[in-house]
Amino acid sequence: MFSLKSKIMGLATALMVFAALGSWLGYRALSNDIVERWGQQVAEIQVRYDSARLLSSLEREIGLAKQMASSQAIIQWAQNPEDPSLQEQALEELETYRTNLSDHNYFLALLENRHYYYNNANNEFAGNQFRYVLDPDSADDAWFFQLIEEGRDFHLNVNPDVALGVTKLWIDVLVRDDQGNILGMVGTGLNLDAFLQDIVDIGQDGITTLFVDYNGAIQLYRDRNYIDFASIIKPEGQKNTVDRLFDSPQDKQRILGMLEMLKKRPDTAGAVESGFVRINGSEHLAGVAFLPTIGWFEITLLDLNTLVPGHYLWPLIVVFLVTLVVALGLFHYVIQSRVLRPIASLESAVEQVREGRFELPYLPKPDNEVGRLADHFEKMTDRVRRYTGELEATVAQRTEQLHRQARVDALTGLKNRRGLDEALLEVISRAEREGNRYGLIWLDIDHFKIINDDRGHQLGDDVLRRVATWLKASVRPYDVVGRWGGDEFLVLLSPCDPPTLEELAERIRRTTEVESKTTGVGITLSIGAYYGHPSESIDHLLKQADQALYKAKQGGRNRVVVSLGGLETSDTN
Ligand SMILES: Nc1nc2c(ncn2[C@@H]2O[C@H](COP(=O)(O)OP(=O)(O)OP(=O)(O)O)[C@@H](O)[C@H]2O)c(=O)[nH]1
Repeated sequence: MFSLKSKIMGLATALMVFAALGSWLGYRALSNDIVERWGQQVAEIQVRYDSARLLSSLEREIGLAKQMASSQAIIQWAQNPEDPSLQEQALEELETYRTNLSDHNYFLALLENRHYYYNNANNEFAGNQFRYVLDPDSADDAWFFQLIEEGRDFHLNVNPDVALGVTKLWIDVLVRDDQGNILGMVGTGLNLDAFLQDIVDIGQDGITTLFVDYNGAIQLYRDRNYIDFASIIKPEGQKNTVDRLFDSPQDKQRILGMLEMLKKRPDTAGAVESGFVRINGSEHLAGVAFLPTIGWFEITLLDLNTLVPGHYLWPLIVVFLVTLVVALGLFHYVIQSRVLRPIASLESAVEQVREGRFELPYLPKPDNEVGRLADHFEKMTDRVRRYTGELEATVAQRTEQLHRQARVDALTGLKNRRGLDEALLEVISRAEREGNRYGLIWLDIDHFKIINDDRGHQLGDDVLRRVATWLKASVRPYDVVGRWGGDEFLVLLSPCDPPTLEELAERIRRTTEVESKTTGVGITLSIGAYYGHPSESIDHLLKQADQALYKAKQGGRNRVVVSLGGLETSDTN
């Protein structure tokens, strides 16, 4: 069984943990909401920022590439590739562009003879810009034929140039004549490493930027292994699409869904979609924007574990634990001092009262139900203690009364027969102890029956009461006087000697005779007295006195017969 204290503390802890759990869940829901709103805004800002950076880097290059494509010198040469003067003019113009392009390189591919021209920042191929002939059967050259086939006027392509030994972000622009017929392709390549460093390796912890093409194939990403090089020539399904980054199929679907949605929306320029995704087990917020100028998507991934690390919660947890401990401590203190300790004191007080000990120890009385209960109990105990005391006193009084009544003759107030028996035992044992002798006087009213019969029972009672009074008056204070029954009385004299015994018996007889005459009812007494030995039994003693009385009656009444144990004296009136 658990104590009240452990139950209360257990319940309090459970309630606090329950409340804390509720608060925690509420906090989590709220903080997730805040993080989501905040993250969406950050993602949108980041997407716009990154897009702007990319576009600002590219726009000038794209503009120059488009100018090259519309250059009359180049168009004319593309129409007549074999014309050396047109070639000279065109290459001259291309060289002018090379100095203006940021990576100082260009390429020109002519459709008619599939000749590919190139010069780089080092002017390595000056006078020797013709590099090779594009081969429709070569995988390395497939990009050219694919773009021509698709007729896409502008295209960005991340592609290694095996022949030149470089990997670049290529800006490809179709060269067309006035009728729109495709004549070739011109463009420039940007150093991918420098570009990646500038745009996607921004070194912001927890923020990853990547660019994917119209089909979701990764084009710019800090991890080169994910970049879908030469994406243009790969069939669908073999491309390194962005969904490869995400853990769950749902996230993959969602991101691809976002791309589709942004493509369809008429206001896609500047629109941003965002949502939570998991990458390598950690939660990210992804923001996606479409860049119509280049036909790519920009995706920003915010790593929430890095941006909002778990240890941010530690102070909160510490505050919670400290609050919990302090709250439990306070609760324990209050419950202990205001409920449990008073109850424990009350319990031991109740136990004490149950055992009949009414003197209560100090009972703490807090200002609450327990305090009032202790107060009531204290008052109740006090009342019970008083009542019990009064009851005990009454019982003792009554017992004493009964005790006395059992030994006192109701009519005369003298000892009755039981009282006389006790007195006899006491006298005998004292005599034995002290070696004293004692005397026993047995007396009987002469012809008492006649008084009763002639003058009434009431008067008989009066006579009995008067005899009692005279007897008391005749003996010493320490002598015992009792009514044996009817009209017979006993007097015990201890210590005693024969002359005293005789003298007292005679005094009794005479007093009664003389005094009774003054009452109008004269009476006489017959008295037998016996001088007892310490070793004699009560029966023997009474028998001896009775015999002496009998002799006094026989002797004519109104006389005293004293037996000294063998010797006998008689006294007449
Ligand atoms: N009024 C009254 N009478 C009592 C009481 N107790 C006994 N008696 C009467 O006392 C009388 C005692 O008579 P006995 O002792 O037998 O004879 P007696 O008349 O005294 O004659 P002797 O003893 O032979 O002198 C009886 O009539 C009893 O009824 C009592 O308490 N009150």
